[in-house]
Amino acid sequence: MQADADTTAYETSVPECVPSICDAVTRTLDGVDLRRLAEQVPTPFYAYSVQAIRTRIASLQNAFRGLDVRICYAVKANSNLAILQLIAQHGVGADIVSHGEMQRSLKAGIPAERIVFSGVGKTADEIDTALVAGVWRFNVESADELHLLQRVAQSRGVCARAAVRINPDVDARTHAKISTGKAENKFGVSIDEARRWFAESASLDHVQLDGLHAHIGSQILDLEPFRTALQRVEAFRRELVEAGHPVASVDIGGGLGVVYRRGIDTPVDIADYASLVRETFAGFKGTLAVEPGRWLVAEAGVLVTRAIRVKQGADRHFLVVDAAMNDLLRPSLYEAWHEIVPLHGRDEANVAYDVVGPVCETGDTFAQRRVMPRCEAGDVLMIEGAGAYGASMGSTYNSRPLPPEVLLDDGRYAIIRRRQTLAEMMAGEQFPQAWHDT
Ligand SMILES: Cc1ncc(COP(=O)(O)O)c(C=O)c1O
Ligand SMILES: N[C@@H](CCCC[NH3+])C(=O)O
Repeated sequence: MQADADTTAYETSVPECVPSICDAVTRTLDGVDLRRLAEQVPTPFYAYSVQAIRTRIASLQNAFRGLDVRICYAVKANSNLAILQLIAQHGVGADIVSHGEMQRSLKAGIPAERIVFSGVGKTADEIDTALVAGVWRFNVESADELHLLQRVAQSRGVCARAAVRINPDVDARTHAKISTGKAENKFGVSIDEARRWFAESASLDHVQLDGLHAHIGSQILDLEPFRTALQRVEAFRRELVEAGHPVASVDIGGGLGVVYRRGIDTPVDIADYASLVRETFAGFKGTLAVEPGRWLVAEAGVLVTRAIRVKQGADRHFLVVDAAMNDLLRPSLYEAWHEIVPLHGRDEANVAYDVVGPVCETGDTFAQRRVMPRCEAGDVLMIEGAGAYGASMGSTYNSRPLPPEVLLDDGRYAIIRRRQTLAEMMAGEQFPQAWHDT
């Protein structure tokens, strides 16, 4: 294959000055040589740096030091039990959106009293099991859910702690599919509606409605939307207190963005974010909660893949790798950028590749016309920024088993999910045993 002489029309290569999470010379992540790892673990696989996650947790805890704040990790970002255990070991709680996420969190050692339950579609069964488990709070997203919570709590003879999820109608300036705080989004309720809930809360004798919650979206790279949303929440809190409704907790959600495109993405500085929270809620004497997902784990993880072949198209060089959209959906779903770094270490000329997987969809594309050193079959590459919403959004589409996940810590590795077997993938399916009339 010819190297492209002029790549200016193509996607730019990674600026040299911006370091990768993986050491550029040794190709190690958390002291583990990824190429050697790829000889021991079948590709594609996810690898996560314990050190990187610990550093993020510590940064967040430091930024909020002195405040009464509970960090509740958004489990959906990466729900592997080992990741949740790491989270639990640092005293971090969980933000869950399903019974499954609750079970995982409890199993990993996150105490129920550090769990908040969000989501627009909680069922009666989910509410019931969460009440029995004793979760800290329900972030309630509709009047119907509020009344369901009352009924379920009544039937259990308990009182449920609840916060109303406010939809502050703020544009988070992120991808439309992951924006959650605009009036047209399905999440939360307007301040007008929340005001009515508090006015009528005395009639709900099995719900203690004394919390506020807001989460305006994900991968937010700008402090201003947070400022606007939090100011609206705080103004409403003051109004409630004046009206005689004490507010014990304010949960400010997650949403902090990370670097996917090195040298281009400029995330909010965590100290600035914490200062904003301190200033906005300076007059609040209750408990704050924050629900970061992506920020804690995204940049700690890579998807390691191997080139299957190089294919020459009519006007494209296709680099076909063994990872696919079922393993990492973000590029297909959001046209998300992820850095792709060949780890072969050879001094090769640059080529503009369409990096594609084996799945039978044109959307199974990780990058188009991405400029990178020439690769050949068998080369190992890493796809960066894969620690959040990677494995947790995986599927078995095209009957591809779920990939392994590996934890890296100071030169050693541990398998935290082995590759799914074909038998496991087909488990639960059966040929019709009997036909039933409804
Ligand atoms: C209610 C809630 N909290 C927290 C999060 C975590 O978001 P992020 O991973 O962007 O921090 C989400 C997902 O956007 C969410 O829906
Ligand atoms: N899955 C999304 C984030 C969704 C956030 C959940 N509310 C992503 O990969 O960016």
